[in-house]
Amino acid sequence: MGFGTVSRGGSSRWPDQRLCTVEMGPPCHTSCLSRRKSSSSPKIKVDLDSSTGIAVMKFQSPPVNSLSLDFLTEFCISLEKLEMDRSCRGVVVTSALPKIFSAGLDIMEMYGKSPERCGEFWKAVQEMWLKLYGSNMVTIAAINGSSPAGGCLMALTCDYRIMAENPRYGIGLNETQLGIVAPFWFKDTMVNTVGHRTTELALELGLLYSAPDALRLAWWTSWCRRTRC
Ligand SMILES: CCCCCCCCCCCC/C=C/CC(=O)SCCNC(=O)CCNC(=O)[C@H](O)C(C)(C)COP(=O)(O)OP(=O)(O)OC[C@H]1O[C@@H](n2cnc3c(N)ncnc32)[C@H](O)[C@@H]1OP(=O)(O)O
Repeated sequence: MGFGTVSRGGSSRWPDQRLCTVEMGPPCHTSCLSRRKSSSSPKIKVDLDSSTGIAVMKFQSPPVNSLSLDFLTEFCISLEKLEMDRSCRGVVVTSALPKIFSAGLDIMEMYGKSPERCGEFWKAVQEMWLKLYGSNMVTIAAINGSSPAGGCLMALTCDYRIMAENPRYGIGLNETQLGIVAPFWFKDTMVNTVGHRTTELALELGLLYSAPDALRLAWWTSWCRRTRC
């Protein structure tokens, strides 16, 4: 499947290159509650605070938030709903599971499935990328756990990234280590963030980075010391 032109931003909801302050804690006051809209699908929970215009999308698909067809479909529907809500200006994607942001594409979707199912799955992966990359909202990945391969793609597709520091958490396009080649648009998304040379090295070796190493290579907008964002 080819790609059309992707518009990125371009609406008044997009603050050009400004850093975002993201309130990720519980509501500060009970009066805030009335301005919160929540929705939950089996694999993704969304909380939108209309007073700030910030939505938090939490992945809750144990054991590892793998990107299955169901997960990707729910993700696209949730993002579309937020996109249509004019009170929503930004969305934070993060994980409700301990230690894992997302394990990437669901391996079981790529094994022993019919060509039709494979096509549907691959289209959903591309759809996720197109919707996230082309979003008019400010998109932020709060990476509170490991994020290999497709999980890393999702984070790289956001406008900003914040990662929790924990030596056990790694992020990167490590497909080479798995004996597969990262699709060219995975690679391009990484090039956009960290440049050609770093991407070349990272993909050749299938590297997974810790938060401080990734920060050094300009992956991040920010990082935090708390293990849970
Ligand atoms: C064929 C379809 C498409 C056709 C056209 C396209 C053709 C091109 C295809 C090429 C695709 C190229 C792109 C690939 C991008 C990807 O994302 S590939 C997936 C890469 N991800 C991984 O390899 C992650 C592997 N997992 C881990 O490293 C670890 O599990 C973890 C660090 C995420 C977590 O570690 P830990 O906490 O120790 O948990 P585990 O015990 O390892 O795992 C728990 C549980 O989860 C299962 N699991 C892990 N990862 C995945 C996954 N990606 N998909 C599905 N399931 C996963 C793991 O098996 C365990 O299950 P059990 O408890 O044993 O049942």
